[in-house]
Amino acid sequence: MLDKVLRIATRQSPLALWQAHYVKDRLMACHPGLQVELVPMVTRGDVILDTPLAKVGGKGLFVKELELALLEDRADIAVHSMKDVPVEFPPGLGLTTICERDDPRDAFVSNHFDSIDALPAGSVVGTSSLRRQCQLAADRPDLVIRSLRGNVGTRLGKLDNGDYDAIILAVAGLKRLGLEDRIREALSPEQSLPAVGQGAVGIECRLDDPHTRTLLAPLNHADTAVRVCAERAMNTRLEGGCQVPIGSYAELSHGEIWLRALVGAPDGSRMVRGERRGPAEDAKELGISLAEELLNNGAREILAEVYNGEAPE
Ligand SMILES: NCc1[nH]cc(CCC(=O)O)c1CC(=O)O
Repeated sequence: MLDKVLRIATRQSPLALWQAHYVKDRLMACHPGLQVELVPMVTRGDVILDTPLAKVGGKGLFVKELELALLEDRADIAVHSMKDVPVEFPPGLGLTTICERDDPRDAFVSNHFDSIDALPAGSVVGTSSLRRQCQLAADRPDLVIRSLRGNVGTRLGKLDNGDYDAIILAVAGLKRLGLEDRIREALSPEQSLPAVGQGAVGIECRLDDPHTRTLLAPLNHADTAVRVCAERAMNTRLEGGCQVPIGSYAELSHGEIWLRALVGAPDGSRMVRGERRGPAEDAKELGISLAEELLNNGAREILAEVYNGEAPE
């Protein structure tokens, strides 16, 4: 069975390529003799660069082309940042494997200031993530938050040009690209609750491909999978797309999950928070019940405003 080449569909951003190579190296280490090849692709998300993601149809833009390659048997697996994976999969495809999570926190990056607290009033901070924007604006309404898109390198370039006083990125992405020294301050979950799945790499494949699924099995990290399951269940129950600031972050210790979540208005003027603790086996139920609590505590109204009255029940 090892004579068959395993093909990885990947985007071509440096971060996506790092993740694809990471999975390739791990697969080859687990299965000596296995041949693995990268199938680089361009997605619509890579082409539409100037418009905030929330306005052009969201994160799905980055995965559709990869999924088509799987369905048409031009590739066997697709590697994703879990943060960018939509809640639903096309029939026949599924996310079978979640690798061990890296640092899930957001990072404060600046050439002149050591921390958010050190920013003077009126400083310009770049981020296009509504979740980051909402939490930053709630904490520091005196800052000016401006949109910032492009891959990690492009964003750092815009900071270095002087377009911004500081920007917020993910710690994990900077580490993967060898840019950890750009981090001035890693933001605690209290300061900036991470996005669903942030810091974890997931692998999607055809569900009716037992050969590939067997090869992937040793890459699955059970603790990470439980945490991301709770986070995603919360997000799925909210029916929160990427037009709403949503944070969802689970920790796991001695078999017990601690799930925290928030839903906010983009300008930070309102924020609904909640948390749940419970056994790992109940990851999904914890996520769902926390989402319901948030909906009843004001998240329903926030979602309704963003989606013109079509809020979840
Ligand atoms: N939205 C782009 C994206 N998708 C995943 C990461 C970082 C790595 C990760 O969270 O796994 C990033 C960059 C960023 O947010 O700074």
